[in-house]
Amino acid sequence: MTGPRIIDGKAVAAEVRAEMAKKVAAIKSKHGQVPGLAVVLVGEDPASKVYVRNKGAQTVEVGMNSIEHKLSAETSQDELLALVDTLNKDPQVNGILVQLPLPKHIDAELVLNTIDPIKDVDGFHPVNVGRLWIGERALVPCTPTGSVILAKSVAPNLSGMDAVVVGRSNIVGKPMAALLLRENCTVTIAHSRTRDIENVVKKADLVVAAVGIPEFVRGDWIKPGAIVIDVGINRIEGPDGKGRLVGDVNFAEASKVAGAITPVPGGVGPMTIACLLKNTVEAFEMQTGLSADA
Ligand SMILES: NC(=O)C1=CN([C@@H]2O[C@H](COP(=O)(O)OP(=O)(O)OC[C@H]3O[C@@H](n4cnc5c(N)ncnc54)[C@H](OP(=O)(O)O)[C@@H]3O)[C@@H](O)[C@H]2O)C=CC1
Ligand SMILES: Nc1nc(=O)c2c([nH]1)NC[C@@H]1CN(c3ccc(C(=O)N[C@@H](CCC(=O)O)C(=O)O)cc3)C=[N+]21
Ligand SMILES: [Mg+2]
Repeated sequence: MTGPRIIDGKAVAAEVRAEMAKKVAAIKSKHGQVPGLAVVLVGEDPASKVYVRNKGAQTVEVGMNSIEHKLSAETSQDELLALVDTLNKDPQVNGILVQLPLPKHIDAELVLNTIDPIKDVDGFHPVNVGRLWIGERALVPCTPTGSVILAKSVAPNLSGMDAVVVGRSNIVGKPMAALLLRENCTVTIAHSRTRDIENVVKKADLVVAAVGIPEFVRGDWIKPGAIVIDVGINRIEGPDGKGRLVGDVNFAEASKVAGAITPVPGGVGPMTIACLLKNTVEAFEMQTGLSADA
């Protein structure tokens, strides 16, 4: 018997970035402009700092402008809203990402709703959420977009599959369900109130885990041969006392049963950043009417 296919998110993400680098170069030579991405970080969350650093480095690597705003944890809501407003008006800024979570004294929903939808490269603004669900051109959340690309890298046609998304957050679970519906899957969304969740998951040809609990999905919940996309990023302490990253799926167990599975790290995470760059190029094209081809 052959083992499961380990889906290499790092490699697929590198392909997406290479494609973006080509597009950005073409835009630059044709139009003399490059897309710009602004990332706003409030506070000192160490994990957020790592992501923001990675985003900035990869933005520059594909030839785009990276604008980083690092604000103290004491920044007021009004100051943050004023910054978003400035970025909304800045023609050099095509994409705006405000890193979550925000400090408790700031109303995250209000901040996200203040980002101009055409610059909302996270796809979190209600206008983009609505457009996604009704099938209009939208900026679509990066993690679900990356997850679909990874699933299609092993099964190009997802049509008719039973898909189960575990988790119903606005940033992962719900947009994931919308994208899988668009791929013609039969979609079930499971969450903390779902009864008999293991048997719900067991029916799935495609499982997406976005729960936030380390190794929550067990091997015996997986239908043999299923595709498993693990969105979870959990830092836990290993037996050696060192920090280690695990997903929301028990990889050791599930990889014995699945047909294909994403690892953590090296699965969905790198795709999230690659899709952010893709959205920034798309936002630039929508805002300027310019493109790589014309
Ligand atoms: N790879 C990447 O790029 C990204 C990774 N992540 C990771 O993905 C994971 C999910 O993130 P996010 O969506 O923001 O998390 P949230 O905490 O916002 O949502 C978690 C969801 O899981 C559900 N849930 C919690 N406990 C259970 C349970 N016991 N049984 C079934 N469902 C449960 C919750 O249900 P209910 O609604 O009922 O409370 C909720 O819908 C995290 O590990 C996060 O770090 C997130 C973003 C990007
Ligand atoms: N407005 C906003 N948009 C986001 O998209 C957003 C956010 N806020 N807040 C936090 C989450 C989390 N997130 C990740 C991005 C990259 C990796 C990533 O690159 N992971 C690598 C390595 C991670 C590591 O080594 O620490 C991997 O899984 O291989 C992970 C997680 C984006 N998020
Ligand atoms: Mg959350």
